[in-house]
Amino acid sequence: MTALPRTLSPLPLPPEDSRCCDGDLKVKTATLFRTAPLLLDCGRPLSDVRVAYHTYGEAQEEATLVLHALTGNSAVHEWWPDFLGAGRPLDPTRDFVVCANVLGGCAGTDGPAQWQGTGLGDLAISLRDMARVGRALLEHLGVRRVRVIGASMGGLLAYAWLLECPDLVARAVVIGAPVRHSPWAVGLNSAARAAIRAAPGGEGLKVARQIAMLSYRSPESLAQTQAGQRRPGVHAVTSYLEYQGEKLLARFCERSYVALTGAMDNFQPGDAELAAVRVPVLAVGISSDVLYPAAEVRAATDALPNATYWELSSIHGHDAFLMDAGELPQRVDAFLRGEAEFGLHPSG
Ligand SMILES: CC(=O)SCCNC(=O)CCNC(=O)[C@H](O)C(C)(C)COP(=O)(O)OP(=O)(O)OC[C@H]1O[C@@H](n2cnc3c(N)ncnc32)[C@H](O)[C@@H]1OP(=O)(O)O
Ligand SMILES: N[C@@H](CCO)C(=O)O
Repeated sequence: MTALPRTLSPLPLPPEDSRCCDGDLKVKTATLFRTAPLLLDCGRPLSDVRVAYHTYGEAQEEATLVLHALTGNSAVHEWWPDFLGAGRPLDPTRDFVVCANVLGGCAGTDGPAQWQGTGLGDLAISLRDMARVGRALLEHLGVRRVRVIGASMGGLLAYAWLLECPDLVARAVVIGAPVRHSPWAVGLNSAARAAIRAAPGGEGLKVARQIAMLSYRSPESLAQTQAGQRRPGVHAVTSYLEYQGEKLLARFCERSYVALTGAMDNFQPGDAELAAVRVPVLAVGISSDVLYPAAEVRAATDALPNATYWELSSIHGHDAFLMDAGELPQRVDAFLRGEAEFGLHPSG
């Protein structure tokens, strides 16, 4: 695959060993809800919830909370190096940065793999449940106020935080996510879950990832990166999708996939709840996103009283926030710092 173009180098790269400065990049765990259970939106109680998380920087009462995407994890230093490090929006020399694997995930926090055989079965969880777990983690860490930043599922989760814990959130950055899951996005997830149900044990998850990958790229991106063949007689994009399916199967759990996509699909806040959110929000659309089209992301400025919009221009689709971030780190940094002028897109 050809290297992705970076139209703008975000910031001068600091020396490798200063990118994360607490010197401890190991995952930590906490067991929460020991004395009183978490009451899930589905009505079931959940006790002794184990949560895996990373922190970067010195502990402070004010933190930046990073909310990861569907198949992400708490190791921000592994998947968002453009955003984490000295001089970047998540700067451990200045900020206390926290990221936890979500409830229902499979990267250290309790999820369907732990609930199997316990009588809890395949619990239905919601994004608001995830926010409640996050609140308990912040209490555990002594954090009283957060700036939240999330992309994709993490962006939907940021909206859930604004609805569930508005008292804790000072400002929020939502990248490549709408205020509620659209029929189009629910449809894609429904097809993915149908594949898992039709072929449990691995093959279905691979097909689910192939479907999802098409929504994370764009026609122009695939034309640029996947034209022709890598193996004789096989379209490059076909082997690319097959490989991406294999890669996900090696690191993800099909039950978590079902649980988390269900939580995304059921996130359907009403207009009145959204209109009551007073916290400043930066909503970032991605020009070529076919999963959550930029216009849908921009609709946050109509739904919320204090939202601002900026658009990342990239041909690489939804995953551009990971692969082709361009100026996004600087824009996010300015917004998180509360700078009045953070350089709005002309359409913003
Ligand atoms: C805010 C958040 O929470 S984000 C959470 C972060 N998410 C994650 O960390 C998990 C999700 N990760 C991802 O989605 C991906 O890793 C991304 C988006 C970051 C990048 O995707 P990648 O798979 O690394 O890149 P890309 O799509 O360019 O594919 C490259 C791989 O496909 C292979 N490939 C490329 N073309 C082909 C082809 N035609 N046939 C077969 N293989 C191919 C490459 O050799 C490369 O293989 P490698 O991964 O073994 O090096
Ligand atoms: N590609 C990222 C974002 C998808 O929402 C992931 O797999 O988590």
